[in-house]
Amino acid sequence: MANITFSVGTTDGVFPLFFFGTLTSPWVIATLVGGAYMLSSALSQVFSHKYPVFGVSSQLEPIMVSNFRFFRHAEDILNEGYQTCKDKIFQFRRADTDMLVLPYKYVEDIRRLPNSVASPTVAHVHNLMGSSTNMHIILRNNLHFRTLQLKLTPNLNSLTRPMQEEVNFAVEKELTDSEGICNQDVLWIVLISNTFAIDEWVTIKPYHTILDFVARVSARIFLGKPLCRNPEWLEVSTQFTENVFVSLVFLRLFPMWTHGFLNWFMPSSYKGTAYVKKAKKLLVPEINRRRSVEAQGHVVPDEDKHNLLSWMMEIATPKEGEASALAHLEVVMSLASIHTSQMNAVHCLYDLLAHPGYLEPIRQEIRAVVNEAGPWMNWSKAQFSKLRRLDSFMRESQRFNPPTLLSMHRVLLQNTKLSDGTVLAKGAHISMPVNSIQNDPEVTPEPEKFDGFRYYNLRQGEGQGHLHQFSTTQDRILNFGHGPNACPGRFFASLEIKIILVRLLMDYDFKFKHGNGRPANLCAHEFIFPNPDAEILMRRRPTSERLPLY
Ligand code: HEM
Repeated sequence: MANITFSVGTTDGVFPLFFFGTLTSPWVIATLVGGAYMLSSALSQVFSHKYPVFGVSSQLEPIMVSNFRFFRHAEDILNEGYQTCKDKIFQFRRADTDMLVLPYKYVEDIRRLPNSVASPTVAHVHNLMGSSTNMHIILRNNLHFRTLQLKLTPNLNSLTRPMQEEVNFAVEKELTDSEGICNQDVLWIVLISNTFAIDEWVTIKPYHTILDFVARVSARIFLGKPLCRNPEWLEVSTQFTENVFVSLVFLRLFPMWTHGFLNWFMPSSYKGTAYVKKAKKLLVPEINRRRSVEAQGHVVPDEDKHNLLSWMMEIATPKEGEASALAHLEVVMSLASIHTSQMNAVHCLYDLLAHPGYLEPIRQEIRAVVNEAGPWMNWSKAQFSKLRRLDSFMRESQRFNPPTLLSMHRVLLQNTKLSDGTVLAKGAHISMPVNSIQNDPEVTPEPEKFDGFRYYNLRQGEGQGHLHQFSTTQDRILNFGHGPNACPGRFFASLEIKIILVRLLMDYDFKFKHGNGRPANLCAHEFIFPNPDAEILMRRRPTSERLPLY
């Protein structure tokens, strides 16, 4: 290999400045680059140490190492920081930012800050690597947020029936034929009998089965019929998110400046972009069709009016209403809604199997509503609100398995003074350690105990009936955030999960395979996922015990 010579020209010819003998050029370059990286990493650590740092072994540790430790051990690092600092701010190092983690005494401060001072959207885009994952569109405006708050949530009552219809359709489609069921014996039974096959125990992967249910129900509400049953849309709405998370989990391992380059080599990045294009190809003609029906003064069918897409079209300003931007937003909404709700429902199912004593009281509660209100398809949103035990179980399951260990992310757009005089610098990325807070014995007594009816019992207290619900945010229960920026889809999520679980729990029995216990969750960075490959057994219940539908 060639020796390296740095030289300057002189009147005498070439004058060698350095001669590295046997050193080869790649080694020298690597050493220089590595040295510069270590030095800048160490300097940035020294200068950014205003708050105690957790998850680093020494001040001089390269960021990449601390970052990888957070990727593997986020929960331990955040718990250690929270328990050590409790009432004070601490930080941890990620390759993309030094994240400040605030104690819950600041929740009120944060919820009151206007978005022009502390932006949740900038923080979400940063956290989800928006420019590499097509999520940056939400920076353009808040149409997605407004549509959920002003249209979807107030209309939940009229959306209940379409959601139930879609669950019925999913049961027919997914659980009474071979699709979605990973057992060859079932396929065989279906082929010979063409009838309900799962009166015997069959194997399912709940992650996939429930993902399919949630995607179908969400699509019905996001797009209306018949587009909601379009297989291409169902693929886009589920696979876009999966690819975003693959990109995100991978990119987060490396410094920001490498992302543009790494993007070129990540199939998940190409796929994510391809799904956005596919969504535009499907939805732009539909948006134009709906606009032209209206422009021509034709009667718009209800199905075309009462869905998220039409509501977005209705309330968008002319600048916001460009068809391809609306299509892109629909994909982003799918990311915000489908996997979050699906994961919650899967965790509930696993927790019910792990704590089977809760199942019968929950079924009793469902039967009581049937006795009072009649068959399932007579139910409105109010009937689902009566399922207080199920609601409590969902909240406890979420406490044990939050989708993320951090919430209330904000990026500060200016220096910000908190109520006790603490000043946070412009540009800081702040968040709340939601999991550590809700597992603090001062917040949740005996936090290590899974008490499925914990919140049900709390709601029995005087004046507490409307509190402690799955969708209620509180200053120390932050899985949906808290305040004006709290998740605008949480009421929809609560109803959707209940509708799916009621039908599944009444019509099917479930059990772990071969005496297996609850499948362990998968953790990457601050995210927690149910194991996507875990299998359980499922069997249809006798007709007399199933939910009367009509
Ligand atoms: C169990 C399910 C869900 C969980 C745990 C969840 C959690 C969250 C959290 C923690 C936030 C951030 C709040 C903050 O910044 O303080 C958020 C924001 C949001 N969520 Fe949800 N969510 C869920 C379901 C949904 C659903 C079903 C939808 C849509 C129908 C939705 C749409 C959104 C949107 C649009 C935002 C705001 C993004 C922005 O600020 O631009 N979420 N959600």
